[in-house]
Amino acid sequence: MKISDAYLIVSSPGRNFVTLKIVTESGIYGIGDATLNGREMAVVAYLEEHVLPALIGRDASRIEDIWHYLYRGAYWRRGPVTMAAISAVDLALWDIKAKAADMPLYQLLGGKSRERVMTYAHCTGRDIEGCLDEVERHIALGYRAVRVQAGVPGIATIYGVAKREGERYEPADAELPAEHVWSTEKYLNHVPKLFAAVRERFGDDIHLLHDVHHRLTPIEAARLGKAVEPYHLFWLEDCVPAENQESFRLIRQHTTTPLAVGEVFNSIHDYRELLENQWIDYIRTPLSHGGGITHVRRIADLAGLYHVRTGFHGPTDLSPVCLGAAVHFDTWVPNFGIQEHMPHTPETDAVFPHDYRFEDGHFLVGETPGHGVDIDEALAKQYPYKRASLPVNRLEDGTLWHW
Ligand SMILES: O=C(O)[C@H](O)[C@@H](O)[C@H](O)[C@H](O)CO
Ligand SMILES: [Mg+2]
Repeated sequence: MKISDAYLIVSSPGRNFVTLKIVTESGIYGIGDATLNGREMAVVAYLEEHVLPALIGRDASRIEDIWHYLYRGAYWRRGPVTMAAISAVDLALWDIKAKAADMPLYQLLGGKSRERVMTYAHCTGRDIEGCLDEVERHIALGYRAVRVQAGVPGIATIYGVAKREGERYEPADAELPAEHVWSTEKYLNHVPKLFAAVRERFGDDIHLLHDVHHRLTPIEAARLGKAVEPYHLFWLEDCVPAENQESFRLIRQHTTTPLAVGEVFNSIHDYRELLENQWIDYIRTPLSHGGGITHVRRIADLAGLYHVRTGFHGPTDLSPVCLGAAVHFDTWVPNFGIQEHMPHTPETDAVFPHDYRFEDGHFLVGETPGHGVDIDEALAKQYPYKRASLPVNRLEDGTLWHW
């Protein structure tokens, strides 16, 4: 099964996506997601200049060998751009292998470990009341788990909260980075009130999640984890920047609130101390950033040794290709926890026909051979790329802070 062609489709049906198509001499093709939000064209250059020409003529069935060729062979290992490029190739090759075997991808991975995949939705409000309304709406849609984020009095724009009620939240919202202002003190005083209100109105059964988006120091994260313990969160996500894995030792000493980390990680090495010391509870790296199925399943296996489960990143800036492959992975992986779900726009869904289904708060995997997601190339061409950037964040005195 020699690779005869490999090319990218860059399209912006509401937001930018980079999609890789690998075609084999047999006519079977595979699709991979190469989207790195706000840095899309860096991955395009990496793939077009350094990867795609080297794929032509290779045997598409040698997924493992091609992975190491791209990882070890580059000499410059790891990093989000390199790993997003490798991920796209890997996802496309697994798609090809499953199509050639005439099997849905989850079968090739080892078959079903569960019937359906629990998801969590984003509930955001300008204030606590607005957020509670969103929780009510999502419970009515069938969700068993919701991530709650609300505006904080005294902070004008806050991460994860849509600019206007009822609108979608979009991180890459300007051509050049917008500037936000952040106050840790105001935030820390407010968040426990939000969770108290949610539990009081909706009771104990709904799973509650929260994303701190890397904004605290370890001791502040420890304080927040303790403060929300009475509301028994499913997880507290990215409570500190995680380059220094050792930070989690301190947080863990102080709180039983479960911790999720890793949407910006791209390698098993980013996790090693966190897992071996049992400092975290959920891994977040998506298939399209963590080296594809070949590498992320190694991370999931290592995590499993320490009772750590998966909770893959699933915002709208990962394409339906990544989400579709994730639904197969989630259906198979023994230590599954939850899958993030931010619904794509109808324009995006039309560009990427797919067979995964959402029902009653869960994803159901499809039976189409491969990962079950395709791209309508003619339609994709109607949505040209537009530069879009994630914001930056400053403290009230102007210091550039973590976003
Ligand atoms: O947990 C999440 O879903 C994330 O934090 C996203 O909202 C990211 O900010 C976004 O994917 C950046 O591109
Ligand atoms: Mg996050």
